[in-house]
Amino acid sequence: MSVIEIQNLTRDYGDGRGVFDLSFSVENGEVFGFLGPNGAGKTTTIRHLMGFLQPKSGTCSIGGLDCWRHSAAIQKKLGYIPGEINFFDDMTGTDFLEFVEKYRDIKFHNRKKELLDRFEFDPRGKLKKMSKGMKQKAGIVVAFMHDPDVLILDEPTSGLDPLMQNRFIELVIEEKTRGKTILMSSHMFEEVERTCHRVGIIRDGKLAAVDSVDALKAAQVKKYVITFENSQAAKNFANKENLQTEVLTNHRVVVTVRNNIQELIAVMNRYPVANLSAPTQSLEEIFMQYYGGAQ
Ligand SMILES: Nc1ncnc2c1ncn2[C@@H]1O[C@H](COP(=O)(O)OP(=O)(O)OP(=O)(O)O)[C@@H](O)[C@H]1O
Repeated sequence: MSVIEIQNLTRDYGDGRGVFDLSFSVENGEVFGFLGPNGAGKTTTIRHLMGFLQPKSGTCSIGGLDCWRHSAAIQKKLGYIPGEINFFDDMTGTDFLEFVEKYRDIKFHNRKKELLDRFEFDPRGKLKKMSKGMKQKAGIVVAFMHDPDVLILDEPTSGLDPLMQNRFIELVIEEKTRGKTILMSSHMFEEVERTCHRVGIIRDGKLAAVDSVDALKAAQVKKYVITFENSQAAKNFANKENLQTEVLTNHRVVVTVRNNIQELIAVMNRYPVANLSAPTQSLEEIFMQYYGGAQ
């Protein structure tokens, strides 16, 4: 059963910007990654789901309720992390959390405490004095503290350090196990790979693909940087072996691997290798490979 439904959503800002005839759905208990480069239309889509924008054409619904007509009811129940967090800056974090608790009619505070501990967030300072990362933590606590069944998260880890990013991923995995329905926009492939069942890729406001994470991973091309002990070895490796290579410096070669990792290991065994690294590919690089040329 679909919980989040977007059908033929269009909002044209001119010059090819906006979202165009977008349709996809997120099933009950599904974690759905919403990916795309800057300006692709992720936030615009999410703002329609939150009922902040009225569709020019098409419809959005959550739990069977139209997102525009029933925005107040939806916003009260849902967990939401906005892409850009702008709080009432004069409040302290503590005041703000209490304000939201009243709005949501939250009677028990265990979950809030657990989230504050988990993210090592001390809410006592003024929001306006908080760093981007701290505001992000406040946003996470607000989104999860009423234990919502549906969560919409717009780049939820932006501004968090790697330790906290990891804690966030663990939280999403727990919520996934508990059957929550989550739509999460992201630039981070690792975050999506570890948490999502399916992924929708948006490009220029249009849905380029919807696929399972496994299918996306299978199509991923990996690049390794090999540092050799001497330049002659690097040269021989790059010129003589039947692998897709590119020389970076005298000693370093990049090799592109599809399904032939065993072959690479066997070849490397014959060379004096000083170091091997696998630079993380940006999500954009991965889907440029995945959808190469298919504009
Ligand atoms: N109110 C607006 N008026 C005009 N253009 C807009 C408006 N809001 C967004 N846009 C444009 O629509 C496009 C999609 O923007 P959107 O914020 O949805 O992208 P995004 O995928 O969330 O990007 P990012 O990852 O950078 O947050 C961009 O080109 C943006 O400049």
